[in-house]
Amino acid sequence: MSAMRVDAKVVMLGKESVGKTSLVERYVHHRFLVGPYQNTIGAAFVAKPIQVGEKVITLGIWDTAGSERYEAMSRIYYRGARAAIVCYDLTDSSSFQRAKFWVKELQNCEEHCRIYLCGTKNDLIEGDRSLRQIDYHDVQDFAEEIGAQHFETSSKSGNNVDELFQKVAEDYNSSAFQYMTAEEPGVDLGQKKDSIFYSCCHSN
Ligand SMILES: Nc1nc2c(ncn2[C@@H]2O[C@H](COP(=O)(O)OP(=O)(O)OP(=O)(O)O)[C@@H](O)[C@H]2O)c(=O)[nH]1
Repeated sequence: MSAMRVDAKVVMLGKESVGKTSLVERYVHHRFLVGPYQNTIGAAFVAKPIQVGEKVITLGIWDTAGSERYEAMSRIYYRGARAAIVCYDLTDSSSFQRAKFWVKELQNCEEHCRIYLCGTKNDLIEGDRSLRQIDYHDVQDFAEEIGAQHFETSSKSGNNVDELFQKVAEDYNSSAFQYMTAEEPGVDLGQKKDSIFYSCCHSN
């Protein structure tokens, strides 16, 4: 059994119910789970290898719980992250305020962490434009101000989900982004090379 090495730690952050788990599910398992919403408790982890040019980059993705009850725990999960996907629900303006909170945290505590702003549930907007509560251009301006990338996605349709994670991996691979200090080696998971390890905690 060969070891799987995680090249880049990626953390999913955002208010509860914005769709963090659904994004990871769509990207890793190509599915959208229907049924009653189950909130994440603590965090869940998945390792996902991605082809970038000639290389394979393995992202170690931490899906954190959005509930403010778990805020202190989420801070543990973003430590040492190379990328943070900060999610907000396009139909919920308060979720964007929460996204700004996480951006501030990351700017203060994780200067090497790249930020990806992700507006979720785009399918709902496509179905009814009046549901949009967060203007695309306002977020784009904010993204430029903080040096972040900006995506709008739908885990239901799959729209832009692969593109988001691909961009994270490509940025990691780019010379400006890829550095691994001696103190921060990649993590050997002791898993089969093509295997995925997902520890998931949900409650009803
Ligand atoms: N229509 C639509 N619904 C979505 C989408 N993504 C997530 N949802 C729904 O939004 C609810 C919350 O999704 P989750 O992925 O569990 O949200 P979360 O951010 O992981 O929530 P926490 O674990 O509480 O932090 C679920 O009912 C999902 O089905 C999407 O792209 N489109």
